[in-house]
Amino acid sequence: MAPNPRFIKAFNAMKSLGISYEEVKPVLKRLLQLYDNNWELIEEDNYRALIDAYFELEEDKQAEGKRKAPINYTDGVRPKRKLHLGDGDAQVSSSDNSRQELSEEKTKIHSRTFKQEIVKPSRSSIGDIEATSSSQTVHTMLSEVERISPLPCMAARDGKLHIENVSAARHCKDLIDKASNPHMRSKNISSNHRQKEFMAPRTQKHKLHIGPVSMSYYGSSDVSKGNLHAKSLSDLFQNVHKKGDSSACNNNNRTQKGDIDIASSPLGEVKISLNCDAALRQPNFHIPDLDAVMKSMEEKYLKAYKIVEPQSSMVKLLDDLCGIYLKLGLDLKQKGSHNMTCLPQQAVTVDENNPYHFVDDITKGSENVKISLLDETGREDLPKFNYIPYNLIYQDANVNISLARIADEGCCADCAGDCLSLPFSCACAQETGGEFAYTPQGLLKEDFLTICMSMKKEPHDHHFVYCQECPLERSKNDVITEPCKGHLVRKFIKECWRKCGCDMQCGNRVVQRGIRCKLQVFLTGEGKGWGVRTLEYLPKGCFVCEYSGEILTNTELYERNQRIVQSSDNDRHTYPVTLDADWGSEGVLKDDEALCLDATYNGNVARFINHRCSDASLIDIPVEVETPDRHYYHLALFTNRNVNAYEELTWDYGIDFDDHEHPIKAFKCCCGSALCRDKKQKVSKSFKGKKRREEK
Ligand SMILES: C[S@@+](CC[C@H](N)C(=O)[O-])C[C@H]1O[C@@H](n2cnc3c(N)ncnc32)[C@H](O)[C@@H]1O
Repeated sequence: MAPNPRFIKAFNAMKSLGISYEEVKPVLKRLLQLYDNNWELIEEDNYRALIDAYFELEEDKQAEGKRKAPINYTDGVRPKRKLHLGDGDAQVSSSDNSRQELSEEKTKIHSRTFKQEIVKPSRSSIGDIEATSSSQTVHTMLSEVERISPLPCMAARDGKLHIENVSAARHCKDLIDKASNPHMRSKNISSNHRQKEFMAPRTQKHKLHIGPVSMSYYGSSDVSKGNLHAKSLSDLFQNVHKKGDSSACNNNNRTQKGDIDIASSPLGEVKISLNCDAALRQPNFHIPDLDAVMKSMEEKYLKAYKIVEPQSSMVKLLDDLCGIYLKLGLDLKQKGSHNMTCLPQQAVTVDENNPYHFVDDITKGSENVKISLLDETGREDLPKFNYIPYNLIYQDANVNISLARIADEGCCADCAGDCLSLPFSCACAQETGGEFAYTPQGLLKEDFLTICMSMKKEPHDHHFVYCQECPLERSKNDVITEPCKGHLVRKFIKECWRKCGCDMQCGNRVVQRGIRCKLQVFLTGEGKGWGVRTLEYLPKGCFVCEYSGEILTNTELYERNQRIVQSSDNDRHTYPVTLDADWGSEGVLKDDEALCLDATYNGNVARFINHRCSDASLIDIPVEVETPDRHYYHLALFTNRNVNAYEELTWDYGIDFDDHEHPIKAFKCCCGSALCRDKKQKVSKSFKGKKRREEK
């Protein structure tokens, strides 16, 4: 008889974790018995139950050398139909299904395992934990996060929740034990065992489950052991993230799978996220405020364990966990827990022999997410500028933001909650033809993006207007003002704002909620200076950041540029953007109404985004938020295709490389695109190529 393909699949899955057929067979048989041959329960979550059971067995063997079975099912007698709920146990209804039973079974098994591990509480952060106490401390810490995070109502009603998955917790415990006891690590952990640990999670995701909530931590099984500095950091990152990178454009740090990232190593290689299983959770579950979760944890955990270090926080603790995971995964020596994780704001050099510059967060905490900076050469001077997350008026710009200017028809005062969930589009969608520009997932709609991209690629196929008296020409102060060269009439997104009745999480408020994806400023090494890359996969239409800077009048910009040209510091500056997307709709613009954004001295991460001719990965789109008056608007950058983790993000500045009169002297373009418009570069490249061929 042909073998059951489900057996084969299970064995193959376990084999890929380095666990042999002989080892798996008895465990699988036992589980099948226990689950009444319900394969679905075994196959669920990539054979989680089987993996857990197997590791249970291993642990039991190691711990006591006595117990022979992974799960002592008391002679096949099934556990009672009651969940152990800790304080105020509650009876589970007899109609509970097999999932409930499984949960019950696991609960029992795991609470037993963890009770064995309980030792006296420890005192300090992970790096300081003694080998004996670490498992309890870390385990308690992790489970507490999960306990609080599901929901206050659940905690109140159901009492304590119990850990379902032990293998991840043990994995974590091992890491911490090893971190705090190098001797034990070198003595006890064979390379074979270690390989299992780091190879086992092919998905590179380790999970700790409590009730419906799971905590995952991701790591890099692809990072070959050895010295972090011996490899190019970017190679390393690329390797880590190309495989199995499932994270996507974050919304509230949420991955596409709905996990919420709560901590990560500084560069995002390892991260911890929380997920509440929709199938298991209570119907009235809502995602709690993460800050409140952390605060609760700090109060409960840090106080309970008498951790008095002023800097201690839950986030730091979890970040440390990621850092340690990464370090041990890379086989780096433990030099105290601070090198990788608790980086100060200023640049730090990690290794004297191969220094590199790393800044943990260039935003100084002003954005939703940290934005790091990395110079692998350690030779580049750090950029000097002031980080501002929002546009600020430099001096003369006339930006009039007032509620009175927003007409009743220009907002959706009668809406509530999320405008995107309404059966009809509200007033704010009028601008985009009665349809919102965003999808419920927070991405730009395909149709809208396609039109914007076509305008960018072939502007002359679209509508241009010519000013009677162009502010750009006027600001040059020439004796004769040149005629207007024309301005493309661009598509706008209009977001809901303060006068609207919807809430901040409304799907028509994307740009105003700020940066959500993980970005890094890095030294490109291609003659372009610093650039920006994403540390995670970004789907097409994802909001990345807006171009923030000082709001200047064109006259102010012109004067500023004259000063820059006269100074020696004119070789690499940011590229100001003219806010001319709606210049044609009015008569003659006054000086203080013809505005632009300049991020040279004050700006956000967008000031580091380099130019790429024609096939850049980002597109800039004008966004109306606070004022219907389109002299001033936001310029938001969205992905115009899927972008892989560690790809540089680029944007077509729209430079005319032949315009020698432009106030900003165009740089020699090194974008590398086959569609590069800089003819000088093309000529010099083909000249060099020819010379090389001749020399040969
Ligand atoms: C907005 S900034 C980008 C960040 C800049 N690379 C830096 O190091 O600060 C624009 C400047 O970067 C450089 N740059 C941007 N794109 C470039 C490209 N494709 N080729 C060469 N230089 C580029 C130019 O010096 C330009 O003035």
